[in-house]
This record gives sequence, structure tokens and C-alpha cells, in this order.
Amino acid sequence: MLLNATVRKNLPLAITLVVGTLVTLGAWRFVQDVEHERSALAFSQRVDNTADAILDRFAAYQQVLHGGAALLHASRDVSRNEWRVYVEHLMLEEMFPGIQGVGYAVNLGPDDLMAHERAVRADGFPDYRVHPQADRASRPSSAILYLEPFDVRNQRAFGYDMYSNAIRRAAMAKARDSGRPALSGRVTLLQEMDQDLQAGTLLYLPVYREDGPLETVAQRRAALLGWVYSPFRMNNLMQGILGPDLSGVRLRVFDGLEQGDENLLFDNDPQADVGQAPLTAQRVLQVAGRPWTMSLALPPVVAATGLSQASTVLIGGLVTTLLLAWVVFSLRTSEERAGRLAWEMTDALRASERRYRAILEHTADGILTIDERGIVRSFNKAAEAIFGYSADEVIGHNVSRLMPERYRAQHDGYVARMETSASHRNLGMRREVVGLRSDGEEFPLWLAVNKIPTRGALEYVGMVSDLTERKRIQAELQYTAHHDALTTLPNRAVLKDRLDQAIRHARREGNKVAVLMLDLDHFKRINDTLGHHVGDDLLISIALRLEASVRDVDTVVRMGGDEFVIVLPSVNGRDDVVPVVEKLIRILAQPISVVGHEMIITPSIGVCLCPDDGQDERALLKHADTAMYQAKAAGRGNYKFFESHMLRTNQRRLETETALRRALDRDEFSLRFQPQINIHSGQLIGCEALVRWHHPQLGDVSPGLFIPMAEEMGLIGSIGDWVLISACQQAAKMQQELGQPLQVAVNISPQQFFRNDIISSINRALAMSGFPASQLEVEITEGVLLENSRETVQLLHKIRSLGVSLAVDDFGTGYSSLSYLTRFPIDKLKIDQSFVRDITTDASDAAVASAIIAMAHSLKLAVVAEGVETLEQYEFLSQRQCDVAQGFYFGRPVTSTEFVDSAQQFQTQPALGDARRASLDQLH
Ligand SMILES: Nc1nc2c(ncn2[C@@H]2O[C@H](COP(=O)(O)O[C@H]3[C@@H](O)[C@H](n4cnc5c(=O)[nH]c(N)nc54)O[C@@H]3COP(=O)(O)O)[C@@H](O)[C@H]2O)c(=O)[nH]1
Repeated sequence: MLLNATVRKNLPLAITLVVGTLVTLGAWRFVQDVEHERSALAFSQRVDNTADAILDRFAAYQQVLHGGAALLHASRDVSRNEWRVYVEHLMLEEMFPGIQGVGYAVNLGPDDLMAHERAVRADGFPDYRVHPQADRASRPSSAILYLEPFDVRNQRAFGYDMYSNAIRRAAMAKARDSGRPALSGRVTLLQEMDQDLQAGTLLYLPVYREDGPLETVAQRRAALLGWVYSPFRMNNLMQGILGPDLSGVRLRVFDGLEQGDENLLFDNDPQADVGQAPLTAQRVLQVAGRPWTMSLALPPVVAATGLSQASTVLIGGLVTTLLLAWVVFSLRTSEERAGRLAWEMTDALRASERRYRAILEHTADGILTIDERGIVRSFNKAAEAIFGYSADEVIGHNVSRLMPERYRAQHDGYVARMETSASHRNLGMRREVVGLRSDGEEFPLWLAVNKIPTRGALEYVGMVSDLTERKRIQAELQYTAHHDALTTLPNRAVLKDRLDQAIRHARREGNKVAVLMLDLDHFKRINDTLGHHVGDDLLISIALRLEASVRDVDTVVRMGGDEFVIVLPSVNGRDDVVPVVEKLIRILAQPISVVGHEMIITPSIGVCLCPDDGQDERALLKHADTAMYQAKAAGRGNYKFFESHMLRTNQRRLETETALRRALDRDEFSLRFQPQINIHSGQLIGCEALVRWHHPQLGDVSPGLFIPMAEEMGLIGSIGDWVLISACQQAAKMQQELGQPLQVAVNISPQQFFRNDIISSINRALAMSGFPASQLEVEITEGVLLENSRETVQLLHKIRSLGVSLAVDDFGTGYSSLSYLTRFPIDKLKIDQSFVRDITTDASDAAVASAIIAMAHSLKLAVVAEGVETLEQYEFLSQRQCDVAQGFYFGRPVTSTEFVDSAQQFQTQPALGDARRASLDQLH
């Protein structure tokens, strides 16, 4: 009885304790499950985000390389400066943190190495060498030619032969053979310094010559020009991609499928202990065709923090149970006390609720929950920021207000059907959808929906993140990859697309497409003499004029350098195209003012028609290019329609270019000397050195043809150096044999003049020959003086200070002001032979020549008349007090031996008398 009474008395307390404990344990397990599921979902999304971020970034890098390749395809001769401008416009640091640079490495055949080194040295790097030299005979070679930004780290790689390293070589060969981007294995980059050593990798994209098919591996190998590539330092790269996103997670990235130290590319926290990590994941990513294994682990300490809500529930529940027991116990003694305890219990539950809410409110992703009718039940702070609604404006309303009108009907009932239809397969999967902000703006977002495991009514949780910024960056990349950075015109990648469209349309409509290849005459000279900033501004102005001159349906593309392509769709034939081409020439030829320089630019245009002259992009561009070269050869400021016979001429031009690259090495140049006569005394005073090129197959090639070619190909510096040295050496020998001092004049082209080392070139020639500086004369063209800069004046003064005299060649043909003559330290003017030719028959030529002589004398300058062919011309010039004459009348350019032999004739008579005339006449 006593036992019964005790049991009865304590039964409520016992029931409270047992039921409370059981309920708490049940709630604890439940919350633990929910927490686990939520953590696993969040972790899985984090893994996916990380993988997506890496893949997205590499897709962007590949676009960068495609942009670089398009630039190289577009132009035969992308300069270092153009490459720098392209890379600068990419804003690597801002847009692609982690990328070390964007480079171009050339593929070198066994015969190309010396010419390559010489060309780069001539480009302002006198100490340049391709390195390392070891094993070169047993493998092909390459060399890093451009790598921007050209900072201290990247300069270490300049000239590096990446083929010398097996890992790099494998990736380069893969890219070469496949025609696609290829990523290297783990390497140590040349850019590494002593500190902060990191693993590295390189991404390569091949660049091929465009004049042949690229269908087979053999064709691709034969057409390979080089690789556009980017080196990456892995730690910088991953931090650039993932930023601070990695806190609390250990991420390791391995090259390949094995996970060993030797192929570890990146480890964000090598000290972290992940032995017992409750959440781990592995992903194999295909990065530019190479497998990377990504291993992520959530260390126990971090995971435990994530699960503390369950512990809170457990502790809270047990405390609540004890409190309830205390309440029951106290009820027996005090109603008041029980009430207070009940309040405390409620407070504990509220605190627990507040903790949950804080977690929800501080996640970066938007989180909202909806019931089975689609009514929003909760809406966190991040969701408010994303959609622009406050929680109050959304909770209690249908979730469809967060989506554009056109999706709403389809969405109605979607949630209700979730359980029965196939839609439930979408649960847990992240997909891209369109959202609607409170201001009516539509935007892209990622959405992942999950079922909340509640008892009774169904609820769903949606996690959303805003993709607007990500899309904006993608769009910018897209723009950069398809537009020329300088002029903002579409680039080569767009051209292919537009041309294909135009060709398809022409086929359907039975009409034609015209392709115009346009190149600016003497642009390189403007660039070299007036500076790249003037060249760049000029190109922008030209681009604007071109765009304004054609229809909206036409496409103007900058191919690179000074080359533009214009596509005119839907034309009927040549008659439709001629007015357009003539209009373009007329409009471009109007004076143009660039950075304070007034200039007149003429274009050379080649035209071909589809389908008459070609059926695809490659053939059409090649034929328009061929026609353009014919237009240039026909006198510039000109246009030509493609004719099939032009291909032979073009082939010969290409052969000439190839032969010219090797001419210096093969000793194919020689010099001729043309006498210069003092008109007052009739005595030989010196000669002009003129270069000649004889090729075993091509024969004698005129300097009028190969000098401009060498200027365009950047070879004039080394050829000019050879001319300077040989002219001084041969002149020293000739004057010894003649026993009289001899003046020798040497032509210096503008590119050679502005190469920065003209002073050392002249000094070297004088030192190597022992020829006196006072007998050397440098002939520059008016173009050099056009660049009326302080540097030009200083350079001319430096040449004069060596004791060398200066003459202005072809005087009267330039387009600059005569006033420069007073500002520059010049000794002589050479009247251009076009004025001398008709000096005795054409009154205006006679007047120009007389005026030049009078003006030069008033400025204390000597005057040389070139192209003197007749006695009458000679007498005219003599009467006008011209100082020196040169021309066929006195002798054609001859070898140094022939020059010494014939020079005796000029020494016999001091002045021009009848006997002298007779002796000269006999020469002809
Ligand atoms: N930068 C360098 N340019 C050079 C060099 N050698 C030549 N050249 C330039 O090539 C152009 C063509 O030169 P070339 O065929 O040698 O013709 C020269 C003479 O042969 C020719 N000439 C001389 N006298 C007469 C004549 O009475 N009648 C006539 N029709 N032609 C004649 O004129 C050319 C000399 O020109 P210039 O230099 O302007 O005095 C030419 O532009 C050369 O400058 C070189 O080493 N470097």
C-alpha cells in the first residue's frame, strides 16, 4: 500500500522524465538528421561551385588564348606592341587573377633559328638568345617571343625553348596535333623566384598558317606557326578563382587521377587534419582536355561547429525535461513557481529559435521556404537582397511573384504535382532559371529545391544565387574574344561567322558576296617614324571612316596591323562593287589629322567575289589578299579584282620573302658604287653605295622591290648594318687604291634610323673599317624628319657629333614642311631625280630645281642633283650653281673594282671643258 502510494505520488514526475527524455532524444536525432542533410547539401553545392568556378575560369582562359590566336591569324606580322596592347586590354589582373601572362611561342625549324635570333635582336634585344641550347639537334625547337605583361618574372621566360622540357613538349604536341587547347602537367615555371615556390601549369593553343588544309595531323604539323599560351602559378590561380571562399574547407588539386605528392598542384591548407573528416568529396575535372582530381574535405572541427544546433536541441530538450519535471515536482508545492518555470522553458525554446534564424539570415545564398501550395513561408536576408523585396512583402504570397509573368501559369500547381510527377527528379539539382526583381528587372539565377522532412504538411526549401555578375563577366569575355581591342571593330572570329552567313544567303538568293582586303600604304613607316601612339590613333580614325562608308549589312573587320576586311553581301557583280571600292579610296585619301600630324593615307584594296573566285572563307581571303598585293605592286592607292594568274605572282612574292630572310646568311648581297661629281671642278668627290641582291633561282632582285619588303618584314636593320660596314670597308680600300680621299654616301631607311642603335651601328662600321667619319655621309629620307621630335633632333646631332655628315635624299617628294630644314643639322639636299629628268624640257621642273638650289644655298646647304643622264641637264645644273651631280651620265652603279678603274677618267680634268665633255660622252 505504502509502495503504491509512493508510486502514485511520483508517477507524474517519472512519466514527465521518461517522456521528456524520449521526446528530446527523438527531436535530437531528427535535428541531427536535418543538420546532416543540410550540411551535406551545402557541402555538395560548395564542391559543385568550386568545380564550376575552375572550369568556368579555364573556359575564359581558353577564350583569351583564342583571342590571341585570332590576332595572330589576322596579321602576318603582329608586332610586340600590338601584342602588348591586346593583353593590356584584357585587364588580366582585374578580370583573370592568377594568370601570369599571355604569350606567343614560335615554332622553329632547324633553318629558322639564326634568322629568328637575328630578327629579335634587331627588334631591340641585342643580347637575345634562344635557350637552353642543350639537345637541340635531337628535337624541334620553339622560342617564347612575346609574353605580356613583360615584367621581371616573365622576362625570365623570354626566348625560352619550351620544347626542351618533356612535360611542356607533351602538351604542345597534343595541342599541335589536335588543333585544340591543351594543358600541361605539373611544372616549375621559369617565372619562379627563390621565395614562395609554387607548382605551375601551362595552357597552349596552336596557331597555324592559313594557306592550306588542316584536316589531318600531318597537315596540322606542317602548318604549325607556334602557340598562344598562358603560364599559371597554381596557388595564385586557385586563390584568384576561389578567393576567400575556401575558408573551413581543405581543397587539394592533383594533376591526373592519382593523388600523390608528386602530382599535387594545389593544397590550400597542408596542416589541416582531415583524417576523420565527416564530409569529403572527390571530383575528376576535364580541364582543357587534361584530368584533374579535386579532393575536398571538411575537417572535423569545422563539421562539428556545423552540427552544434542538434547538441543545442539535445541540451535544450534535456534541460526542458528537467525543468518540466521540476515543474511537476513544484506543482505539488507551488502553482506560482510552476508558472515561472514554464516561462523560463518558453524562453529557452525562443533562444533556440533565434539561433536558427541567425544562421538562416547570415548565409550568402538566398533561402526561402514554401508550402505545398507554393505560398512563401520564410524569406531570408540574402533572398531580400537578391529579389529586392522585404520578407513581409513576400511571405504569405505565392512564390510565382518572384518569376516573370510568362513562367507563372506553368509554375502554378507545379509544387502540388511535385510528389506525383517527374518534377521530383529535379529535387536537389541546381539549375539556371529566370528571376524577377521587385523593380521588374529579370535576371538569371541558380535554384536548387529540396524537400524539408517535416511530419504532416509538405514544405520545400529553395536555395538561390544571383548569376547577374557572372553573366556580365562572361559577356565581357565574349566581347573581348570577338572584337579588336584597339578599334572595337569585329575581329577575325566574327568575320568567319558573317562570311559564312553571307555565302549561305548568296547561295539561296543566287547572288554574290564581295570580299575586300584593305591595307594602308606605308603604314609601317608612319608607325616607325611617328611612333606607335600615332599609328594607333590613325587606325582608330581609319576604322571609323570605313564603318561610316558602308551599309549596315556590310561587315568591317580589323584583321590586325593595318589590314582590314570588308564583306559586302548580296551584290550582283563587279559593277556593284566598283563604286564602293572607289568611294573607300576617296574617303580614306582625305587629309587626316592625328595627334597634331596632318597626313594623307592611301589604301591598297584587293577584291574577290563568291562564288566566282572562291567558295569558302579561306579561299576568299587568300584571293582577296593576292589581289591586294597586286594593287600595291601597281602603285598603291589602287584596287584590283582577283584574277587566277595573280596566284603565280603572289607565289613568287612569297618565295621572294622566304629567300630574303636567308639572303644575309647566304651572302647574297653585294654593293655597287655610283660616282658623284663636283660640278664646279668636274672632279670625282665620292660615290653613293647601293645594295644589290642576287639569288641563285630568282636572279637579280631590284632594291626598289626588296628594300620595302625588308622594311615590312623587319629585316632592314640587319641588312642596313651589313651595307654600312661593307660600304665603309670597301670605300677605305678604294681610296687607298685611288690615292685620294673619297666620300661615301650610305642610305639609311627610317626603320633603321629609329631602331635605337643607329649610333652604335655607325660607330661599329667606322671602327671595323678604319674609314674616317668625316668621309661618311648618311642619306636619310624626308620621312625621318617628319617626326619632328626632340629625340630625332638629338639623334641627328649625335650623328653629326661623330663627324659624319647628313644628306636628305629624294628631296621635294615628301609631304612635310620645308621649315624643318632650319631646325635640323643637315649638310646636303639631294634633288629627286623626278625633277631632274625633265629639267630641260619642263618649265615647272626647272623652276622647282632652281628654287631648291637657291633655297639650299641661302640656308648654307650643299645640293646634289641625282639622275643626271644628259649633258644638257648637267649644263643646266652647272648654270644654276648646283654643287654635285650623280647619274648615268657619269656612270652607272658598279663594283668597287670597276669603280677604281673608271675613276681615273674623272681625275684627268679639274673642270668641265670640251675635252672633259668628250671624255664623258665616250662613257655612254
Ligand atoms: N635603305 C637603303 N636603300 C637603298 C640601298 N640601296 C638602294 N636603295 C634604295 O633602293 C631604291 C632603288 O635603288 P637602285 O635601284 O639602286 O637605284 C638607284 C640608282 O641606280 C638610280 N639612279 C642613279 N642614277 C640614275 C639615273 O641617271 N637615272 C635613273 N633612272 N636612275 C638612276 O637611282 C637610285 C638611287 O636613288 P637614291 O638612293 O635616292 O639616290 C632607291 O630608293 C634607293 O635609295 C641601301 O643600301 N639601303
